[in-house]
Amino acid sequence: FCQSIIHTVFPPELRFASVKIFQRIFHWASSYCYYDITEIDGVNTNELYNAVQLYLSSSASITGNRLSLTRGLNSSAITFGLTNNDRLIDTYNGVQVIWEHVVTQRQSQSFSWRPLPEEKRGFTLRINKKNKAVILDSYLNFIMERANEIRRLNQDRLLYTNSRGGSLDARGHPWESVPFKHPSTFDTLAMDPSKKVQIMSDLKDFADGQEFYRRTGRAWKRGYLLYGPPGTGKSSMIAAMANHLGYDIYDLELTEVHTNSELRKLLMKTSSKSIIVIEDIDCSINLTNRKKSNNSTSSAVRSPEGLLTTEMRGAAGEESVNSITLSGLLNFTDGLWSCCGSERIFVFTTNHIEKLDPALLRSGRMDMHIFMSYCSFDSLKILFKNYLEYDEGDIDEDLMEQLKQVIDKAEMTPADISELLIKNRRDKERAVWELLEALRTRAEKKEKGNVINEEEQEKRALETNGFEDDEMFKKFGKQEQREEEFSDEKII
Ligand SMILES: Nc1ncnc2c1ncn2[C@@H]1O[C@H](COP(=O)(O)OP(=O)(O)OP(=O)(O)O)[C@@H](O)[C@H]1O
Ligand SMILES: [Mg+2]
Repeated sequence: FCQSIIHTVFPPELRFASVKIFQRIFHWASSYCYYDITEIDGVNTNELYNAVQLYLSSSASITGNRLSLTRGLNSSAITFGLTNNDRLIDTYNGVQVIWEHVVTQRQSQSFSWRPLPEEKRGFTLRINKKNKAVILDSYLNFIMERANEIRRLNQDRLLYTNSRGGSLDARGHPWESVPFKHPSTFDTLAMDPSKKVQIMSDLKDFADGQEFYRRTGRAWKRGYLLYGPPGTGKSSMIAAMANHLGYDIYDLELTEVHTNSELRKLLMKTSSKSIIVIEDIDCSINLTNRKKSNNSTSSAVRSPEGLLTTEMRGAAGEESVNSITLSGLLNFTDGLWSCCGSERIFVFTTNHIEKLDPALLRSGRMDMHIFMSYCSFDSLKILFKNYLEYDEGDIDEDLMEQLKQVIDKAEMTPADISELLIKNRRDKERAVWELLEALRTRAEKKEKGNVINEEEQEKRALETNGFEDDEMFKKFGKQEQREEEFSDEKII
């Protein structure tokens, strides 16, 4: 109204100045002050916007009259939110504040480094001037804390992936996310119970250790290396960790990342209370190149820059060389940048720990090395409970004894045993008997394989007059045995 009066009364050259003066008078006379919290702050996503949205979605469900309801793809929860340009009253410490969700169309851009969303979204907080000091600091901190809590309590964890490489989406995120629904828990995980207790208490110490990490001057992060043959539960363990702690997972696909700085950017965009995973780390990085560069570099540990180069074969079969270096990866896990957030867990998995560089394995980077072994007798009992709902004592003692005798010799993975049990889960007795049969056959094959290997080694030793390195024979024998194992697994 005032603006239209100004337009008619004042000549064009005075209009701008008069609008400014009127605005000042209005703000001075008004008993309220206003704060805008925009979704995108310059080029980055505004964390406070997300927190306010989450916080209001919990109170909006109770008090709002007109709400927008959303349910994400695959999500189990319905989220309440303010509709466009709608308001909500919130009370904090007896003080009333008003939130408004403001959505406006963005003017079309002639040129931009990256596309921005078509809508400009933001929240406006209106508070009484006299409550300004009381409310601002503590209320906004309270909102941030509440939002974190809601996120943690919310059963839907998020699984992030960097399938676009390091490039950003319209909202400035390099990560894409989906709800994380893996049902694996420490209860369902088949492994040595004492190891399980050790890992769980380590995780608990970590999660409760804010004061400890602050006092000792250590970054609040921890690294776990999970290693062992395929199908022994490494990925299941990561899911169990995330479910146990209520953390999100960032699954980092190293082959999609091209440079160290891209890697750093990805790290900067991860949130606190999260698990950053690199699966099959030995496969993500070409270790053969390391040897080449090794020759040209005097010390591997002192000057690791350029030691590792990741090679990626393009769809056309061309080779494009990625420039992620071991140094980049080491800094990712333990450099200054790794501390840009807090309460973060790094988990690397591999089938071949011997292929990894010792610098990567040292404490501070990988604090705990967890060997995921073939199925043991204790693990088998957990699988029986999971798949057949058998408790201890439900299976005949004699049968259990026979299983116990053969399980370690058979070297079968929990994944293989699970498959057998799933197949026969409607006929539980048959499931156990078939498993015993399979374990026996497998143990026999292993034993035979070992005898053949030993005979072969002796024969070769005679042929080479014992000059050849014993280790070479062991390796050779083992390799053949591995190949046999794989072909065997396919048959099962
Ligand atoms: N220790 C285990 N406890 C319970 N289930 C397991 C375990 N190990 C394997 N499984 C079952 O086998 C399947 C494959 O396991 P998982 O993907 O965790 O193996 P992995 O060690 O990550 O294998 P890879 O090295 O090939 O990635 C899972 O779906 C899970 O059901
Ligand atoms: Mg896996």
